[in-house]
Amino acid sequence: MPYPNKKGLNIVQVDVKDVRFPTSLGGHGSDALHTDPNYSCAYVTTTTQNGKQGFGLTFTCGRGTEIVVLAIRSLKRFIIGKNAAEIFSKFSEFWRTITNDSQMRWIGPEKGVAHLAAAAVLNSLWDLWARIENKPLWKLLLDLEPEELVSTIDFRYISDVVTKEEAVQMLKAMQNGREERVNFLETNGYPAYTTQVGWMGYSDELVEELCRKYLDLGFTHFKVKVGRSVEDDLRRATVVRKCIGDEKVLMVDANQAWDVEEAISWMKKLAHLHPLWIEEPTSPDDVLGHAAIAKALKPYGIGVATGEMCANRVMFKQFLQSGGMQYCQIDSARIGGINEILSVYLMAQKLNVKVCPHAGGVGLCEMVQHLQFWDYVCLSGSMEGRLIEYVDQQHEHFTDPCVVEKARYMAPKMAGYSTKFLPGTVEKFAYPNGSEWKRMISEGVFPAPDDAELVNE
Ligand SMILES: C[C@H](O)[C@@H](O)[C@@H](O)[C@H](O)C(=O)O
Ligand SMILES: [Mg+2]
Repeated sequence: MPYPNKKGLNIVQVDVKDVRFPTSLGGHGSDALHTDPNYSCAYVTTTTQNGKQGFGLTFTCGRGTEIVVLAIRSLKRFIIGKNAAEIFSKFSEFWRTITNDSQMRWIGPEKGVAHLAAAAVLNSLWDLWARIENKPLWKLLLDLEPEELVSTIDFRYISDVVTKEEAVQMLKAMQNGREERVNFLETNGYPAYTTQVGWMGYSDELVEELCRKYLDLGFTHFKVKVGRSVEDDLRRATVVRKCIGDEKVLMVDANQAWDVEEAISWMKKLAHLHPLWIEEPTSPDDVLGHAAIAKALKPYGIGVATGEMCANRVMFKQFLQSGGMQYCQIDSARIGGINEILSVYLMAQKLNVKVCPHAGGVGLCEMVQHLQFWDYVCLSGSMEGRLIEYVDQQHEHFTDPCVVEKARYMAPKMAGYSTKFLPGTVEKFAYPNGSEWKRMISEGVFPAPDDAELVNE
């Protein structure tokens, strides 16, 4: 596929907004450590000379979004004045300029706020590319030749596991049967699981009610938050198991609550409920700790899932190599955009680990569906044991919300990466000056922001 014509594609503006939703009011999204998340994002709009726009975001939990917004502003210098078509044709080079600037890399490198900012910017550029091509993002990925797709990836630090040449071979090897897989996706979609039933802040009654609702909607896999107290977890997980029955699948998520030994002994107490996986049992940086937990829980049939806070491809590499991750939960907004996520998919495929993307946060379901669709058509060729997380929150704010029917993600059809907000959303939920925030602050529902939070222009 040829790259777009350069004409008119000089980038003239990069705008960023701090957008927050008051989800903490209902305990939506709450877990053992994030007890009051306000689902939020730093929302980037990239505009070219001829008026083409790309929309991208990174997910956050409320406070701190203002810091990500400032980090994104610091990246503007590397983008404004560049030609978008040139960026796409030398994407890995551009990726390195924004993730490894000689002065800025000190505040990363390739991790934390710096990388969240890079993710938002890169997501907006991929969205822009797909919009220029007038294709949904997953179709853009499908239409890139293996060499072109691989040319977007920076292989530094991972070539001991997968090289550029191997990556091209892996993609070429999957070219047979592509059309059938595309047809299958367009007709049947891709399996989803729900996390909506078991947020930590929900009462047992609500958990039960939601289990029934999601059973009726056709869901077969249910994830529940754990890690507060063993008694609570046992009670809540039992409510879910009873409601969904023995045939359906239960997963549990501790969001980093435990020490390594604590995770093992705690999970042994939940083992009779047969969870498929324990997600983020301990620090997201503790590769060997995860491997030890996985080893200890294997006899119980419990795997370890992690990735939503995995800092970059190097950390993913070690998790995948060490047996610390049986389910690889790539996140579309934490590591450096599609460029870096593709490298994680390639390593996971090579090391035989299934990718089950993390989603649920603002715009994450919208994005990861494209990536998993690409994986199915072009890389793994399989849906077996793979699921995309689904949470029913904030979809109503997007122009192209994900569509989940009978517990399956249906193929996005509109151009782009599905990350454009509806016109009214930013006006209402920009923090702190959007109309909804002004109202909630004046009514005393939330305290007034402090100086540091006043970043929306
Ligand atoms: C704070 C967030 O809602 C997390 O609890 C959420 O991302 C969660 O870990 C998940 O797996 O969906
Ligand atoms: Mg999780």
